[in-house]
Amino acid sequence: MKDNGRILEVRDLYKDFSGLEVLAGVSFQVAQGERHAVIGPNGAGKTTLFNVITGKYKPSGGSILFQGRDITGRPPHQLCRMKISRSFQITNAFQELTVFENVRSGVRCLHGLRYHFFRRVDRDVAVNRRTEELLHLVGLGSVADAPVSTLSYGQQRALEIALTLSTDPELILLDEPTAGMTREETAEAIQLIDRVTRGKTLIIIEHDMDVVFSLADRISVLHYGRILASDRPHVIRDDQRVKDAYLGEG
Ligand SMILES: Nc1ncnc2c1ncn2[C@@H]1O[C@H](COP(=O)(O)OP(=O)(O)OP(=O)(O)O)[C@@H](O)[C@H]1O
Repeated sequence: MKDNGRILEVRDLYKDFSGLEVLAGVSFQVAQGERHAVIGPNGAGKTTLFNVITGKYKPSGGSILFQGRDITGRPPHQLCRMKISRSFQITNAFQELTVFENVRSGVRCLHGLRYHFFRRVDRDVAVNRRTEELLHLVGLGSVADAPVSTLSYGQQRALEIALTLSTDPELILLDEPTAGMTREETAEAIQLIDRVTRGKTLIIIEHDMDVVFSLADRISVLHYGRILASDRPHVIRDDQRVKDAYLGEG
């Protein structure tokens, strides 16, 4: 299944919006089990890249291979079944439902597909057990019965991560998971992401360089819709082109 240890290969990807070329030939690879950060200035095309990889938008050119299979242009629900999952903004969660109910709906979706031959009661037990496991994993066990609307900001972002994990993905894409967090919340989020992505492959878009350099095994720098450099963190840190374009001398 694996293509020389690669789980994802993006080849010469293009995307334009009514003539505005946002991705202009993006190529990079992600190895199985790697934590890969995508960094770059505002408007560089990072979220668009995620949207194309996860099927929200079709690219105008190029291809995407997941575990050696061409997934270019496939819709999100197919990619979800193939074990690719991206973070949802918390606005996608049902605010009046409890934390438990939200995560259970994601888990149920997966179990409905996988355990359709089980008796309903057995399936419900399995779904509830998995939901509890996920809530404990992300540290939300104590607020399982609270409505989402009552959670703190940090807890809402942890719920986002639980929802992303609810489909049991192999490849996890997180878009700025620490945006808007305090220093303490960010430090906790780094530990959480580290813990929950063990044994999986992670691609993360992040502006906070503490998060990037704490988590990433490799970093790709997106600049004007192209990959300026893709390498290990210490190489990226010393790359003069990257310093000029994004990191600065600091
Ligand atoms: N659906 C869309 N329609 C038109 N233009 C879009 C659309 N989505 C993104 N863009 C444009 O594409 C460019 C890149 O946006 P994108 O959100 O991918 O950048 P980014 O690197 O994620 O930026 P940031 O770091 O600020 O989140 C921007 O100029 C944006 O306005």
